[in-house]
Amino acid sequence: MKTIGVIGAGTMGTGVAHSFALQKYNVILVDISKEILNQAKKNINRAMRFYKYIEKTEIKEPQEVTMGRIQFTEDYQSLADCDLIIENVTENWHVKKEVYKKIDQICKEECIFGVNTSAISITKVGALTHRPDRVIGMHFMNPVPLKKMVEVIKGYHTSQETIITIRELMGDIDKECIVVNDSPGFITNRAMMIFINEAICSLHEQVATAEEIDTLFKTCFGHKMGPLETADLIGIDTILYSLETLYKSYNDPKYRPNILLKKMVDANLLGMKNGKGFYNYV
Ligand SMILES: NC(=O)c1ccc[n+]([C@@H]2O[C@H](COP(=O)([O-])OP(=O)(O)OC[C@H]3O[C@@H](n4cnc5c(N)ncnc54)[C@H](O)[C@@H]3O)[C@@H](O)[C@H]2O)c1
Repeated sequence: MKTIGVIGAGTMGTGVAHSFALQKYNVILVDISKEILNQAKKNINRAMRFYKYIEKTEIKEPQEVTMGRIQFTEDYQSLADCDLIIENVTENWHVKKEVYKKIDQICKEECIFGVNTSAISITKVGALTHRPDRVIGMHFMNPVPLKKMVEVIKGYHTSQETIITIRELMGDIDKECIVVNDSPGFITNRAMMIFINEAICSLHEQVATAEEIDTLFKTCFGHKMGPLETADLIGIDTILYSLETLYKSYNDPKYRPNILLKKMVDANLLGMKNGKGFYNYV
């Protein structure tokens, strides 16, 4: 594989593009507007400087060379010759659905579609395409350049050949993967979304402050980040959409999103990505 198409240039798409470019892959990064793509370019540049500074990733070439491997575009047609597409658009079924219908027409037959989602069924995404055997879940962790593990999800029709290709590719960009069967939220988010939601319920009921809740998780359980800090890192909107998907998928009230979460999304308090969530970042 030489050229990877990455759709969605938000929190995850920029991290995925960054990780592949570091390992000398050409990347075509697609989003819906020039403004978003310009911001994405700034974010990747800043992240490269920062990760180099904290020496978590080894950068063996001038940054402009790495950046030069990423093409920023609004044009889906430029994905036609890609061998793999990793889709990272908003966690919304209607948005994702339109993207898959489009790329299924544009991309060559052998192209694999990697679905980066928090909770949506990979089998359901595969059913939108004429290539369900080449549709696979690639649940990257945030921040992508720093997190080694990728939760890879086998949809009902995902072929063994696709799994082997993705395993090899992940090894090539210095990532490890664990392959799990398809189930909404997979392993990680099926459990994590519940404890984040319960932490938000506790905050909403004024059982404790955000700082106290997070400190308890860090000191008692050894978590690097508390649930509310994690929610801010992921994006408050992504947490809400994931819980809504889990709630619908399992028909189980244990996934019902807390009202405070909805209110925060209505108030555009989305966490780190726009400067304010449970904490302030400006
Ligand atoms: N944030 C996390 O920690 C995290 C972790 C793992 C997986 N995910 C999943 O990854 C996906 C992306 O999440 P994110 O946090 O990067 O979201 P985000 O909101 O930061 O970015 C989403 C991007 O998709 C773009 N987009 C929307 N519609 C599009 C379209 N039709 N074509 C091209 N681009 C489009 C938006 O403009 C935006 O830039 C979601 O499905 C999410 O559940 C997120």
